[in-house]
Amino acid sequence: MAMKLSTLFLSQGLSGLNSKPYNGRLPLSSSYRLFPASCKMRQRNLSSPHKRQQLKKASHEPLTNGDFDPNSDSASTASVPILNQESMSKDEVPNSITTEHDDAKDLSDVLLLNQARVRALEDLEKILAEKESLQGEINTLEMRLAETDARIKVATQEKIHVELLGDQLQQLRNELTPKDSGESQNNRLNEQVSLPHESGMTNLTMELDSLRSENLSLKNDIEKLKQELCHVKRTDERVIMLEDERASLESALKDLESKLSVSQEDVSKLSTLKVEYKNLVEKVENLQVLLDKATKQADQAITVLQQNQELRKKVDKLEESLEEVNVYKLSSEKMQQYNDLMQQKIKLMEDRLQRSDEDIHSYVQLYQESVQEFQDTLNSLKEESKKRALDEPVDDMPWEFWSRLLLMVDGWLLEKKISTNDAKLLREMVWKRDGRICNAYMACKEKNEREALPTFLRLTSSPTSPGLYVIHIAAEMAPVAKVGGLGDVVTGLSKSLQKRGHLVEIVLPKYDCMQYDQIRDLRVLDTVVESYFDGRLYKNKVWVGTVEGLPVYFIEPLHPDKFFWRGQLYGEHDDFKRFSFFSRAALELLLQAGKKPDIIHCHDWQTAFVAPLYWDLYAPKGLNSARICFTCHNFEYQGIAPASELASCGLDVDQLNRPDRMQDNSAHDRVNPIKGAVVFSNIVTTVSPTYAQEVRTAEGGRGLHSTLNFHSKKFAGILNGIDTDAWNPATDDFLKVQYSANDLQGKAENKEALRRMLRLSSAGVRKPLVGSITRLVPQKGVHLIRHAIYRTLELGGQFVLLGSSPVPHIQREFEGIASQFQNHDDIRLILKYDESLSHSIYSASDMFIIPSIFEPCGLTQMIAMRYGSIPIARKTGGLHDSVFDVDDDTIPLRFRNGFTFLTPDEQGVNNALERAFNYYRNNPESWQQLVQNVMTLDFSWDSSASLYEELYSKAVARAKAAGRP
Ligand SMILES: Nc1ncnc2c1ncn2[C@@H]1O[C@H](COP(=O)(O)OP(=O)(O)O)[C@@H](O)[C@H]1O
Repeated sequence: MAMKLSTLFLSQGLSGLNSKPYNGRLPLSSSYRLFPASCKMRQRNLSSPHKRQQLKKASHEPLTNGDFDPNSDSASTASVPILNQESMSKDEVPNSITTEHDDAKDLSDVLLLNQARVRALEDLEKILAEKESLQGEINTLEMRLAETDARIKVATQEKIHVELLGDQLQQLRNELTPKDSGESQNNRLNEQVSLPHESGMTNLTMELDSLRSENLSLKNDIEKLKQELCHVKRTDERVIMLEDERASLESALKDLESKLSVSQEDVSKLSTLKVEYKNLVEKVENLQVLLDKATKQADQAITVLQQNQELRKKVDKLEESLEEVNVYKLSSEKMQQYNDLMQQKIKLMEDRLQRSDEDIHSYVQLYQESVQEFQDTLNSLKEESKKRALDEPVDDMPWEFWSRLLLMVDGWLLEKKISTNDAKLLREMVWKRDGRICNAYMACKEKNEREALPTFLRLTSSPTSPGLYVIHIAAEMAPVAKVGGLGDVVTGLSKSLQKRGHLVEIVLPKYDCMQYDQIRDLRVLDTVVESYFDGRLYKNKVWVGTVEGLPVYFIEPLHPDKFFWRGQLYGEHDDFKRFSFFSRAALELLLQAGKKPDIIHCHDWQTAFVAPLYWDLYAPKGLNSARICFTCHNFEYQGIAPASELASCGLDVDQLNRPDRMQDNSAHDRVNPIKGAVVFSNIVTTVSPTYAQEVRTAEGGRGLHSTLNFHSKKFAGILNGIDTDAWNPATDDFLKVQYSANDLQGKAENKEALRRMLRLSSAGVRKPLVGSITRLVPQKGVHLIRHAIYRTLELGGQFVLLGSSPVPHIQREFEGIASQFQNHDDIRLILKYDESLSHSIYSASDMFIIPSIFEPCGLTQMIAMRYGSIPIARKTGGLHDSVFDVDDDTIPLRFRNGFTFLTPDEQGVNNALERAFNYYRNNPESWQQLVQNVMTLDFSWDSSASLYEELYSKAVARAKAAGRP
């Protein structure tokens, strides 16, 4: 019976489980801990393995529909690629191009969702297991209850039986009671009958009691079971809740999927935009080709023009001879014939001249038309893109970017670095996602806060003050007319000032030996400027063109001495005459063009005449809006000449050859153009702070220290920058392979390419290559350069020198060394000026040596660093301000960038060179880190240009305050 009941209960328990079959839907929940970990039923095991398998199978089913597998460890990761492909939806910005940031957000949403699903599935499994074991326990208890019931029934029947026996006994007693005499017998009989009956009763009562107590405990158990059943009920309710949650998560997933499809549409829109952009680029390229063609035609026109001129000369000569012929004409019949012949020839020539004139005209017209066409299209493209950039908010930056910007602006306001008004304007720009503030941020990304602030503040400055009008008058400008650093500075500083919103123009001599292919739209103006020299007026042709995006005026003097028709920039016997002429002609041009610059900036002794000429002659004539800034790039070259020579350009010798004006400090009959510029300029600068200190000492000042000390208030040293657009290994077209700090493989390839090109040995990739690019003049420490060549060889490195010397004996000496190493595996000397090769050497070399005796600024160390070549430099002037020794503990680690030495002798060179070689060989990883560091240092013109800007603005403000024009 008991067995049957237990079987019955067991089957009921299982069918109870079966009555709620698992339907294959996976409940999801965000609350993962539905059951306490201490749930006691977990220990008991009455679950059916078969059922569990069924459950598992059911829970796997959705996987086959491409859903998520909670049992797989790799489930979450396995789903990632699928999500990556599809998770481009963007729920925040409908109808706009999805950003990577949104993609990442969606991706993380879906991942979270999936993780929640996995956890919910795990919980569900646990719940089901708990439910099963609970069910099992109920079954056991029900079985026990049934057994107890059966036993109670038996006991009850036995009790009834005993009671019956009791009644019969009582009856027997009653029958025996009437006979008193027989009482004792009765009692004995009673004792005999009741003894077995009494003991049976006691047993029964005890059994009954035990059954009662068992019954009670069973009741308690039943009570407990009821409570647990309640638990199960609640669990079921939770399961239902989980299912609901799962349904809602599924609908969220669907939502995300629909958003994903929207974003995919956006992506397709983006690719259409890209195609449009490509088309535009192609158009611009076509226009470029058109322009190149037109330029070629113009070149042809110029050639024809030159031929024309030659023809004209021939015609002139013929005319001269015709005149001569005319003298003899009357006396000779033959002569008459000859004359006729000549006339015919002249006619012929004139016809040809006429034709070529027409040709030129049509070429020029064609050229001008195509230039115009190009300009128009370019302008409209620029306008269009400008409009787009300014009007439309920048959509392709993540919100995080704008928020960061906003916080940055707020930070500046709170730290009192900007005014409330500026902060308000900047905040508004961020709010509108204005392209200008985005550009400003991009431009300042790698700058520190002090450098970045002026860029942002310029955005808020009033549009009524667009900037300063600066005109440079100089003898050099890179890359068209460059001998050394001066050319780089004029271009680099001008470009940077232009970028900062100033109007910058440059006036240069029109040398015959310029890099004409670097000038765009060169044309001669249909006018001449007459300027005074040596007691009369000379005509000057004025050419205009753009160089590196800067407007440049080229002055071509029509002087019989052909001042700039010499095949070189400097080094002529009449340099004083040439450049004093040019200085005056340049000011004449500004005057006649009615220009009103704020600043006229002249450079070095060649254009130092501008300062006294301006104040003595041109300000009185009306060219009086400007302050004069003079920069001396090297005090070694002062252009000293006999005082009388000053008169040629119209300056008053008596007035100027005085100790407080232009008179040279060591020769009273000579004038010093540099001294004149120091005296007559409003601002005087040189090219590094250390050099500015050095030239104020007797050893460094080259005779001008007293003048500089006297004018120290207007004298400052500003470290030059480099043109980081022109000197950029990531975009440099001269390089075989472009590269950057993050990808140095290209640098290694350039090294290999240079070795091949110069026929150097390629054995040993880790053989250090030392470079040197320099004018070979005593200032540069030529004897130390020579020593470094031999020492490098001894140390097992390679050495490449690119340089030339204006000093004949130095040039000869180096030619000797060059031929000594002509076919050497590790040494090569190239004794010429070669811009393209210089780029290759900067990129290929591991180290770069600059052992200067003095160095006003020096650009090569900065260029070398930009190309990942570690400088080995003597601590002097600008080198002292830009190269900091790797082993110098007084310098913060992040600023250390090279190897330096103080004493300009062989020992100094040896020490620095050996330390560099050891570092390179023994710490390749640190070396690579050093290379990457120096490549990211900021040597751009930005900070230096802002210092110039400051000096300019102060000078202009002072003039305004003093009521000057
Ligand atoms: N032989 C050469 N070929 C090409 N570029 C050269 C040569 N010599 C010097 N340069 C370039 O001239 C500039 C030198 O500037 P800098 O270091 O200031 O010296 P400096 O102005 O005294 O000559 C650098 O741009 C350097 O690359």
